Amino acid sequence: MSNYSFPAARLQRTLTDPSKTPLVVVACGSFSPITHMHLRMFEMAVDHVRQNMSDVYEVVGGYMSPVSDYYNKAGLASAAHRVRMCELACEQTSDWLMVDPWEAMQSSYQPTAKVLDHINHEINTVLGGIRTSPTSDEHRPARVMLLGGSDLLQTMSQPGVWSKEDLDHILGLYGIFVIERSGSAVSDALDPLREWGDERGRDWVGNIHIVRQLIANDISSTRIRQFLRWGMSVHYLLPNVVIEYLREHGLYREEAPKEKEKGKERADSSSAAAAAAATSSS
Ligand SMILES: Nc1ncnc2c1ncn2[C@@H]1O[C@H](COP(=O)(O)OP(=O)(O)OP(=O)(O)O)[C@@H](O)[C@H]1O
Ligand SMILES: O=C(O)c1ccc[n+]([C@@H]2O[C@H](COP(=O)([O-])O)[C@@H](O)[C@H]2O)c1
Repeated sequence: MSNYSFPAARLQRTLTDPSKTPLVVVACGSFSPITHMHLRMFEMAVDHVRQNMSDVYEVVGGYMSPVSDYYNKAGLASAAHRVRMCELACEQTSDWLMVDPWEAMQSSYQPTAKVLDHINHEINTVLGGIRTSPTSDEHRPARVMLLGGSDLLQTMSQPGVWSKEDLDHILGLYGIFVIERSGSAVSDALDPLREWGDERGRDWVGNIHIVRQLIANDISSTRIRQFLRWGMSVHYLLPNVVIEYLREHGLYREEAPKEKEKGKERADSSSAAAAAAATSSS
């Protein structure tokens, strides 16, 4: 890891309101490829903080952490490509979002709790926290919170996916912003967690902040990969700089072997490909 340095150039190092707790939002995922919705999730979290929690928090940073090549999921581009696409998207479309390549650079899969611990350590121990005002030397620890869709929250109550210890760590210590996503009802995702949280005497649900999608946006990376394989347009679904990168490197043109085996995807692809073929022949 000698070539690693924590990206902090866009981290707001001083609070604008000295009474607030600095807040850093972190999204973990495969980002294969990054879409407009991944970027928009952060804006939605900021709006949620401004509208509901502005008496407590000031958002000072936002990080994406792409998973490494050791994540067992079919059809992903290499971590190097995914990190670079996220970096290009953040550089070209945002003035505050950053990409932390630490997780992607590890030589084994890192659970999300470890990724949050890493970012927490870099900001609050290595950098010493966030300055409370330009005229003071006082520093305050930033609160780190996870950001994800309601499908991610849903996996948290699926047996065998997350360890109870990690859920306790993530939901108890850090907290999560959950962007509602069609197909993953928030109440279905919350109910089992509520039971488990109570069972252990912890208030997990108090640390789960639900963000409603007032304009529904159902972009998914799986769909983008399918469109690319079928030679369909992905314009206006992801930043142009990412589309350019995909073209340059010829990414997602072939179906990954494991993806071929997935029945659901085959069913989806045959109906959508038929629709695409019908459109192009009409
Ligand atoms: N359209 C969306 N609405 C809400 N959350 C989203 C949306 N797209 C992605 N997310 C969230 O962003 C995070 C990272 O996304 P991820 O890389 O898994 O994208 P994805 O589109 O779900 O990917 P894939 O289709 O490959 O599973 C996850 O927590 C996911 O729930
Ligand atoms: O830490 C865990 O136990 C854990 C269990 C399931 C999923 N995650 C993380 O959740 C993210 C899911 O991304 P994706 O693309 O598979 O939807 C990814 O960053 C995983 O590392 C993490």
